Amino acid sequence: MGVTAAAQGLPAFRVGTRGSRLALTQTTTAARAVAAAGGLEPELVTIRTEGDVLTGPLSQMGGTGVFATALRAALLAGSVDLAVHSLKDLPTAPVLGLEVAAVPEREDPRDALCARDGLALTELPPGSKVGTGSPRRAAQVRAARPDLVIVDIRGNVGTRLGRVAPGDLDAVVLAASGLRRLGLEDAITELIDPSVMLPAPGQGALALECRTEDASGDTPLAAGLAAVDHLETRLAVTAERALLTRLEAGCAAPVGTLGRVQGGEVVLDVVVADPDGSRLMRRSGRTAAGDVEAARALGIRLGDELLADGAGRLARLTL
Ligand SMILES: NCc1[nH]cc(CCC(=O)O)c1CC(=O)O
Repeated sequence: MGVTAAAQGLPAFRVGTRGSRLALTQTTTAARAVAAAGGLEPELVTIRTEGDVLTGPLSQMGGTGVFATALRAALLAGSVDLAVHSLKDLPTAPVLGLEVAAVPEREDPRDALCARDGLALTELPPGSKVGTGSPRRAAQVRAARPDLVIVDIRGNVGTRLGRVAPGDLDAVVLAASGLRRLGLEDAITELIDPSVMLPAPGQGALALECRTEDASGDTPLAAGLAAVDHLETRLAVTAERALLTRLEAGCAAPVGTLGRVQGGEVVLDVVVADPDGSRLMRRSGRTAAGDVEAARALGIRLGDELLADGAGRLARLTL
C-alpha cells in the first residue's frame, strides 16, 4: 500500500493492526475506506498483542482488553495514527487521549453454527460435542440443548473451525462476521437466530480509534473517519456497550445483547446467563432513535432492571 503514497503524493497515515488473518483483513478494508474518503494513503503496522501470545483459556486471561492494549499504547506513543479493533474486544472504559472516532456499518452480528454434515443446532444428536471458549455461547447452547456436551476451545477462527472433524468436535460456534470476512461462510450450517443466541455486545462491528486531537477538525483523517461512521450501528452498539458497562461485565461474561434501529426506535434485547444455561434472564427495551445519549440511557436502564433482579452476580462471573 505504501508505494503509491509517494507516487501520488497523498499524505500517509499509519494504521495499527493485530497480526491475525482476521485482523489484517478487517483492518485493510477499514483503512482503505477511510483513506479513499479522506484522500490518504494507509500504511499498515502489525502489532503483537498479549492476546496473540498467550495460549491459556481466554476466559482466564487477566480480564478485558488483551487484544486492544498494545494497539492503544501504539496510538498514545504516536507510532500509529489509527487502530482498527473488533468492537467486541474493546474494553468499555474510556482511555484519556483516545477516541472511537468511527464505527462503520456493522456486518451480520449473529453467531454461526459450523457443524458436521450440514447440521443445525436442533439436529445435532444427543451427546454431540460443541466447541466454544465463550461462556456466553456455552450458556445459550446449554439452554437450547442441555443434552449436548460443551468443549472449551480457543485459537484463531481457522484453528477452531479445523476442530470440526471425525473423532474431535461435531460443531463449533463462531461469529458469522469473522467467518464472512475471511471468506469462510461456506462452513456455516446455521445462522443462529438471536431469539436462541444473542451475540456479544458489539459483535460484527469495528471500532476505529484515534487520538482525540485527530478525531475532529479540518484534516483528511477526520474527514475520512466521519465519512465511514454509520449512525444506526453507532446507536445500536452504544446501547449494547452501556448495558455491559452497567453490569460491570467483561468480554468473557455470559451476557448477550443485540441493539438495532427499527421503525425510528433503538431496540435492545439482552440475556444474562447462568454459565450452566439453567437460568437465562431476558430483558428488552426501546427508545426513540435520536442521539447516542438516548441509546446509552436505554442500555443503562435495562442494566439497572437486570441488576435489580439479581443479574450482577451472574454478569461478573467469568467462567
Ligand atoms: N473473540 C474473538 C473475535 N473477536 C472478533 C471476532 C470476529 C467477530 C466480530 O467482528 O465481532 C472474533 C471471532 C469470533 O468471535 O468468532
